[in-house]
This record gives sequence, structure tokens and C-alpha cells, in this order.
Amino acid sequence: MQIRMVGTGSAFAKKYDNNNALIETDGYRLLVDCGITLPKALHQMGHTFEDIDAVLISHIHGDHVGGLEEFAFQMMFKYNRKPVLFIADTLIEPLWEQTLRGGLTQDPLNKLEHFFDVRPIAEGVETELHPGLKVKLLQTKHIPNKRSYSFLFNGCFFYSADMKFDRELLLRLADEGVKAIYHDCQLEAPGAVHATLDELLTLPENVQKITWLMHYGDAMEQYAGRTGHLRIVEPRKRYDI
Ligand SMILES: Nc1ccn([C@@H]2O[C@@H]3COP(=O)(O)O[C@H]3[C@H]2O)c(=O)n1
Ligand SMILES: [Zn+2]
Ligand SMILES: [Zn+2]
Repeated sequence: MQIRMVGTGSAFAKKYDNNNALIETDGYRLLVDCGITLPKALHQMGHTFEDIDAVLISHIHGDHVGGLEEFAFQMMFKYNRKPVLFIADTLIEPLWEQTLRGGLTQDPLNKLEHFFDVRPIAEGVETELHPGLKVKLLQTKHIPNKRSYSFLFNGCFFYSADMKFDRELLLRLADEGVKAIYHDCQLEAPGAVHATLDELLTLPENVQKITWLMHYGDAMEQYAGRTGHLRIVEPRKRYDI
């Protein structure tokens, strides 16, 4: 499995695009989240929406779903293919009713399934997305009373949705043999709805060594050399997991 971040920025970052990823395995290309900046950033990487086999959504914030309207329209009117959308069963209704319905509705098209091949995923159940690529959704804390799901790929790669610091979860994942943790990180405290760098730096060395920071602000370069054993994910670079 390989990962390339289309962007690594926070919701407000201007130097880095929205924190969205491409996970590739045996020629299969999964887009993880599709934010506001995704259409342009994907184009700058030399890809079109046609190159995407499926999209997986973590939660409903613009930097994670704001590019889905263009994705849906391009696939319908430019590429004549209904894209596969993997999404927690609990997010299907809010994604349509609270985010996409306004822009996409036109007679007779009035539901999410008219635009996407929707594949609901139940929390906590390891689900095959493609031969060789499985995901387990873990509900993680982000905004009170708003569901947000982090991803455990193939039992060995944890990719955080936006989430608050959860020491027990990270220690447990490391104990269970997870090889890599990609974690959203707010460089400056207070984190409020994200883990802060200071919180992640309290992790034991063995956990820090497998943990990579993403979803950071424009000040990221000032933190070079100040992240302990935590490494910073670079945008658009291909990493083997
Ligand atoms: N209660 C909240 C809600 C949101 N926010 C900020 O808005 C951003 C929305 O995208 P995000 O990536 O979840 O990061 C959120 C916070 O920066 C915040 O700081 N506090
Ligand atoms: Zn975000
Ligand atoms: Zn968020």
C-alpha cells in the first residue's frame, strides 16, 4: 500500500491544500476525503477524477467533503460514470441533506444515490474496499455530537480523521502492531478539536516513531526539528506503508 497526500493543510491553511489522500494498491486508487481544494490540487498532481476508483469520507467538514459536488458533476457529465462512495452508514443522510442536496438537486435527480454508487460501512467492522485493501472505521472525538470516523487500513495503518488527542487509542494501536499512524495535528495550542503537537509529544518514543503529522497550519516549516520523534508528512510525496 502506498499513500500520497493531495494536501496536508489544516482547514484554514493557505500554503497547503486540504488534508486529503490517495491510497494506492495494485493499481487501485482510493481518494480519502475530498475537500474544497481537492479538485485543483488533484489536477496539479496530473490526475483527473476519472483516475479515482472510489472515495472514502471521514466526516462532514468543508476541507473533507467540499469537493464532492464537483466530483459528482464531473463524473456524471464529463466521464459518464457513477463514482463509488464509501461512507459510514450514519453519515449518508447528513452528507446529502446538510451538504450536497442544494447544489446537486435537479429534476429528476434528488438523492445521493443518483450521483454516487453509495457503499455504506458500519463502524468497527473490517470491510473490504478492494482485494488487498480493507478498512475499519473507528469513531473518534472531534466536534461534540458530530460523528467523525478515523480509518484503520489493513489492520496496520491508522489514518486519523480530524480528532482530539486520544492517548489510550494511540497506545492500543501501537500495542496491536500498527506500523504507521498518520495524525492530524494542530501545531499551536489550544487544539480544541484537534490533537496538538504538545499532546502528541507526550507519547512514548516507540509510538512517536511510528507517528506522522498531517493537517497542519501554514507555520509548519517553523516546527522543523521541534517535533521529537514525530515526522511530518510532505504533500504529494509517495510513501510506502
Ligand atoms: N468548535 C470548533 C469548530 C471548528 N473549529 C475550526 O474550524 C475548522 C473546521 O475544519 P477542521 O479541519 O475540523 O478544523 C476546524 C477548526 O479549525 C474550531 O476551532 N472549533
Ligand atoms: Zn479538517
Ligand atoms: Zn473537521
